[in-house]
Amino acid sequence: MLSLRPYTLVSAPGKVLLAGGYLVLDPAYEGLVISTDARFYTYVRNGGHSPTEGKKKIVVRSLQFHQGMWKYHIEIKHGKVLLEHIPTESTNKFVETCVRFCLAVILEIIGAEKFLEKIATGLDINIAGSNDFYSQNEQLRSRSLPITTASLHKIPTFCHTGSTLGTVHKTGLGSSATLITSLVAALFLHTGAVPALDERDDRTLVHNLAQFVHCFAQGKVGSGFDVSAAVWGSHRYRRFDPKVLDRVMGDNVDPALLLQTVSPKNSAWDNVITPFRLPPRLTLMLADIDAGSHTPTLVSKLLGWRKAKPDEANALWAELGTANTKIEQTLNELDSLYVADSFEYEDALSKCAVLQSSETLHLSNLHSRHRKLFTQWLALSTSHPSSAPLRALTAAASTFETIRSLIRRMSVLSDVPVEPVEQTRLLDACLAVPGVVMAGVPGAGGFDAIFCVVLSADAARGVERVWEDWREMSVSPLLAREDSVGARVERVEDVAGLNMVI
Ligand SMILES: Nc1ncnc2c1ncn2[C@@H]1O[C@H](COP(=O)(O)OP(=O)(O)O)[C@@H](O)[C@H]1O
Ligand SMILES: C[C@@](O)(CCOP(=O)(O)OP(=O)(O)O)CC(=O)O
Repeated sequence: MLSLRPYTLVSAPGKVLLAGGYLVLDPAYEGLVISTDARFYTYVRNGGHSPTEGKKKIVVRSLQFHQGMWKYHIEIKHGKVLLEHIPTESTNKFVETCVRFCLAVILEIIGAEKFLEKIATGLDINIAGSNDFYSQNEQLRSRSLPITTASLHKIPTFCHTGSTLGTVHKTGLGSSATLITSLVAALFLHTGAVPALDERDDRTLVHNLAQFVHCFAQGKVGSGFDVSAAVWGSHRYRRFDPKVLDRVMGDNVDPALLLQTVSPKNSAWDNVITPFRLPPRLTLMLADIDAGSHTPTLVSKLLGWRKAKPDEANALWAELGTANTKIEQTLNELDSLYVADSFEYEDALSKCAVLQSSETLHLSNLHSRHRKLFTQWLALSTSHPSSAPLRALTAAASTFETIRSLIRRMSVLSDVPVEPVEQTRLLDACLAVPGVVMAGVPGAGGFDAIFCVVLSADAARGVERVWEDWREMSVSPLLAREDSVGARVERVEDVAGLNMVI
């Protein structure tokens, strides 16, 4: 007899690339990616549709958007899943690609008889993303609320965006990667193609297929750190060799070959996931910058420069790679110091939380002679030579400043605004707030976003005040914090507000 789950709900987190932008495109280097509590939710239940000529219906809804409904007929013909788009007001390439390839692989895994049982009455799917994935500025304006975190707490979770997917303003947390990851996992679980997400192999299968679908729908292969974070949560990421996907990058790919390619047993997947999370009490804060940058343009210009000036670029890559490794090691050391002596750790953090980590001296031009002196933390650390947490915290702050100065050098040499001067001014103002460990541009940088890592609620409030008062660019806070857990199965009643959008 059929044992169908009443529903399946899977969430996947958004991402912030803390260190390793551009370098992570090259498998010789790594990136440090943090996952967030801003998550995408995919809810799948059996439909109540009566089949027409053996065709089953799949209906996908995104109730936060105008024109957010897509319908498909599916049937099995000659042992293969045929998916036919039923016209609605809009198309959704990412959803359609994902459903098509997922069902093809699921059929290969569970066989036709079980497949037909599982989709006997069709499938109803709902997709919902946390508010942070999309700019809420219009929503706040319509309620005459200022652009502050306090206002963001006043609007409903899973707010309607007031726009279509084509016109919505995204904040850069990686909506398509999280959408695809949660959709792949939810379809696999609902149909029983994987029993749960607890086993590494099952999760790896979801990861590999999500990477494929994401590359296919985007029409390009990025480093894949976003999908990787959506599946595995916060970690140090070394990319996979894109060649692994070459043989399946076609519309008419044979499902058996696709399954073989995305199988966890396929050793051609050489990506490396090393666990990482921010140490206790270090809190990630994010803001969206209204100006925005087009990541593919930044990437192609920067890689163009690397190709044209390999010696110059490779020397910088090596230096940045070393600094990126050092920041990870220092943060890991802090994590271990907490485990070894949480009292000493808390004491050191409380002392640093009321002091500035750095002070900026503007000697002349920001790029050429920008200096940081780690006066207050350094003085504290020097006067407490036996405090390992103080030393590590000071090292974390100074290492991140080294990373930033190398990124600014990258910007000047390549003429790509990875940390443009406008962002430098804003980041320095954030760092002037007591208790801020680091401030930077995530991922590809540009005018898209900034992040800060702070030590206390007071420091967070101080940073928020800088953002509120900033006039040079519009800085919109996000509510997201780190949630180091990757894709997970959820219960509807545990996700506040979700029942309004499913
Ligand atoms: N809430 C959603 N519901 C359905 N599809 C979505 C949703 N959010 C994003 N998408 C899909 O992802 C696409 C955006 O992908 P992309 O431009 O790569 O953005 P991002 O950088 O946020 O991943 C949309 O066009 C749509 O196909
Ligand atoms: C340049 C990169 O290494 C990092 C880009 O990181 P972002 O977080 O800026 O990405 P988008 O969501 O695509 O805007 C490209 C990559 O690794 O794919």
